[in-house]
Amino acid sequence: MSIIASNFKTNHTRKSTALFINEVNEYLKKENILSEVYVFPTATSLDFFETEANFIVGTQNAYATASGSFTGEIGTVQLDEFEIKTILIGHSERRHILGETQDLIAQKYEFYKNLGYKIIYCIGEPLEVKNQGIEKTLEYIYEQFVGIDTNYENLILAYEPVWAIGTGVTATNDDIKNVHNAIKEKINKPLLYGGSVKVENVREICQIPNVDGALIGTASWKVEDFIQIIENTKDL
Ligand SMILES: O=C[C@H](O)COP(=O)(O)O
Repeated sequence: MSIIASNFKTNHTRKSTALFINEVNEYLKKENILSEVYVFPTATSLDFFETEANFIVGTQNAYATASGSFTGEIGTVQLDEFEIKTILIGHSERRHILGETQDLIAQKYEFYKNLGYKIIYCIGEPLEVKNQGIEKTLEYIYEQFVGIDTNYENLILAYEPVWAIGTGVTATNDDIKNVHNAIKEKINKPLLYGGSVKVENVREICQIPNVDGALIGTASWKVEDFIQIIENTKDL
């Protein structure tokens, strides 16, 4: 059974998010789809959405706090209002653009783990590391597990090579296979692939051994494409 997740990043409004979620929910209900489906809207579009049990709305980010003085951040008081219990942690845009360190990420992970959140934890190497070969790549990836309890029961991993994110350049099946096999050998958790997954290649990618689903940005933002992505993987 595939896990299919859409990360809206900084896209969609409250209104278009609600329409998107409603449409996906209707499709899942009508077609009796069993895949596990996630949507991560912007913080401003979070709300209480009544969805099918296999359709979960999560937050792209939150600070390791209930509330307090953390300008620009949200905490569990805001998430609880909408019964949100799922969070993305370690996304490469937060690491590389927003400057989140491994220490901060591990702190956040521990906080949300202790509250029982489902965590989609992202890892992945930049191009200059990939170019140094698989050993260096794995070394880099394993450093992103420092301070992370990989035995946590509500953990899903997402391997997202930085050079493949939003570039249109998907990792080759061999790249994906090699990294996924190596990670799975160490950590036996559901492992998604992310990085230029598209309607056309999602099925092939999800059929690679040790790929349990996909975390998708750009190609998931049109609701008809996201539904097609779920459709293309519903029997895997
Ligand atoms: O969270 C999603 C990933 O960053 C992938 O983004 P992308 O599908 O636009 O490459």
